[in-house]
Amino acid sequence: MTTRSAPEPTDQPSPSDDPLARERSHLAASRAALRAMRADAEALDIRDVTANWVNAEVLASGIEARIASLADLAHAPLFFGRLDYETLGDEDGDGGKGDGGGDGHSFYIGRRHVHDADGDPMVIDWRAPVSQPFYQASPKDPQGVTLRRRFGYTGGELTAYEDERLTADGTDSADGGAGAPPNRPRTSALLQAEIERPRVGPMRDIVATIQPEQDEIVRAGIDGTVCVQGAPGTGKTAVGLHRVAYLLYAHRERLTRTGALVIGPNDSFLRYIEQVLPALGEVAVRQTTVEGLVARPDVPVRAVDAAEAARIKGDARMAQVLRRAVRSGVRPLPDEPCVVVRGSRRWRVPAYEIEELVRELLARDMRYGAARAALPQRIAHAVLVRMEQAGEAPDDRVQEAVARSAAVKAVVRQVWPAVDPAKLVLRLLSDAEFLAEQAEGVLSPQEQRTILWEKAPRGVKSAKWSAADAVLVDEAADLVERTGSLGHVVLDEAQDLSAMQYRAVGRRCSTGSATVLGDLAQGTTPWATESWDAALEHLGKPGAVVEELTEGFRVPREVIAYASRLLPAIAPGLRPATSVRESPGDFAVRRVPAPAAAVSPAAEAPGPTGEALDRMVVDACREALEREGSVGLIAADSRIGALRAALEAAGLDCLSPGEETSADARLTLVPATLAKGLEYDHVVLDEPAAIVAGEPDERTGLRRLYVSLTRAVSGLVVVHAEPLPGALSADGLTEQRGGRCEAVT
Ligand SMILES: Nc1ncnc2c1ncn2[C@@H]1O[C@H](COP(=O)(O)OP(=O)(O)OP(=O)(O)O)[C@@H](O)[C@H]1O
Repeated sequence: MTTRSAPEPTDQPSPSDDPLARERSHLAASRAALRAMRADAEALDIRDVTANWVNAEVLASGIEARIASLADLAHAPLFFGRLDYETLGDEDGDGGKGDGGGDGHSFYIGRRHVHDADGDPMVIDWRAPVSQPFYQASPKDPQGVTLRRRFGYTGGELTAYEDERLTADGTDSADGGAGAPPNRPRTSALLQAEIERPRVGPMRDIVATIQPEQDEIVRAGIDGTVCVQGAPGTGKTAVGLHRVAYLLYAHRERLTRTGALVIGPNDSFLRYIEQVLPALGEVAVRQTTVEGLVARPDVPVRAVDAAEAARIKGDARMAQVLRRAVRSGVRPLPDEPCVVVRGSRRWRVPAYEIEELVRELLARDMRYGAARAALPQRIAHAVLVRMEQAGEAPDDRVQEAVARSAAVKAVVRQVWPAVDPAKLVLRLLSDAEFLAEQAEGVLSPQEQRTILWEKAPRGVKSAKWSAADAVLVDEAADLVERTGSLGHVVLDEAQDLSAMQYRAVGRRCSTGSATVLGDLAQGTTPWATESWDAALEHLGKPGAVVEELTEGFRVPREVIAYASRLLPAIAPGLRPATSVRESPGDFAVRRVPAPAAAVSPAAEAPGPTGEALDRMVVDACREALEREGSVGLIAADSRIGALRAALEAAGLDCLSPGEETSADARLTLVPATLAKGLEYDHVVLDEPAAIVAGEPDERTGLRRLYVSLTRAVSGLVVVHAEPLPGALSADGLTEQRGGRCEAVT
């Protein structure tokens, strides 16, 4: 591996033989070509080609999107890599006149395709098949590539490149270093610099440094479900987002029609990831939470269930109860026969025959609403048979008219009443007798009592719906009318979903095209997923392949080792993640000096120990702010008020999770319940015991702590007054009261 850097970037590329100057010259030419492509798009005149104003609107918005996608973004270099092939295809088709390419061809790999005036490629989209060897080729399997070049940029200027020769002599090839997987060019300084780079602002794309095992998931076929189990920081979210971008490229037409969706755990997380897809040129992907997915105007969520009620409402058995409840209003045998009057004649379908039709529909695997819509046609058909038997020759229009007649409608209303999903769930949760009927043999009487509302609301609008109730309404709505399926769904932090939530997501990807990402050790809901097999079953995708990512890109070695002490208690079957970061990271555990009585974890830290704890936490934040990068102060939700006041008193401004960090505002105060999926360069972790105590049971508490401990990119300082949870204070950690007490491993 060889790395070359420029002495000083210049605006004007030198025409010399210097390889870096040639690369800069190709960059300048590519940027000019991109400008020309944009100018062409802007100059398009659609007046003569559009038949009407609707076509014109559609075309104009397509062109606008294309113009936007052709912007030359200062912070996103046009290309980040180059592949030189031995020999390939036509002699004119190359994108560069590479010095490393010998007689062969070079391709520049970037975020988007750029071509010159003749239509020849200057930069190839990273998602194109020809780009794949950039991520996958290795000395063992060069895939025809002789040389892989990575480019380094400083402030938008191309300032360095690094070569990796993949062919036989191997003199320059990266061997992956000791202990590295065979495919991993671990000695790439540019790759390592990207991984180690301090974080500020929202999540960024990793398009230049996707690793082979990640690339395989990103480019997996669109049909079918991929499930990824991965320890914290192994790139699950990044992989999921790049996969969407890849699928949109490879199946643009299909997904434009059917849509792609990303589901994340909360709004702060969505704000954190929202810029990744636009940076990859994809602006039309909806990103939402499960709550957002099932939201309906008639079911405003404004209540929180007790844990046990939420657990039962999220249990898959509720689907059975709802199925029964939806059909409970069907009364196959009508009171009267159906009598249809046509002109001077009356046609009579006896009640027992209607009963047969209804029972036949009930036995079919049809949505309630579809069966209800089919019933008038069945009754009309029975009338038409009678008409034919009487010598008439009715056509389709007669059948339609009979089906829409008042007599048929009245029978349908009686035997197969319309169901309003929200009203149905409201009745189920407020009418003990109705619930008992529908839950008989499915939920115990105790479970039924637990989910019943204490006071029956007056109506749907005034009911205090919870998030779990909204999922029940969503299930009921799907029993009535099939929910539309999207083209592809990426479900992140899946481990926290209840069975009923999995079902809600599953019906939005009923075609089976889904990416499920999660970590069983980070499950912090009372119903957290215990096994991916069970989750996939609820999702309606049993037997999907479960991949595992174990290489951590976020958390430094010492920190992940410390957090992994919790694994035996929280997810005994899982392997700890490794860290690919070279810097071991800063790590310290500091204890508030004795004496003083211990602070109550739930209290807002009054008393001398509480004040001392706050002071030490503030000091740790101040120290962290002296360094480069973002700072996250993570604490039990109950401690947030006290810590905000302490920071304010110390003159330190802080942001809330999801608010964008910047060079001027780098400190975020993060309630532990919102930390999932986020990351900060330096993390100060306040009072682990309080984080554990904030959850209903110890295992969930330790999992919440595991999530909080694994948010750090460069350094972690744990500050505590209470004893550390037993699972953490394992052997190998020495503590000194009051001092800077370092972890010893
Ligand atoms: N191949 C890569 N090159 C550079 N950075 C990477 C790579 N893969 C992941 N990262 C970075 O590592 C960090 C963690 O990634 P990500 O948030 O996707 O992990 P995760 O597995 O979803 O973590 P968690 O389980 O904590 O939510 C991010 O900053 C991401 O950009």
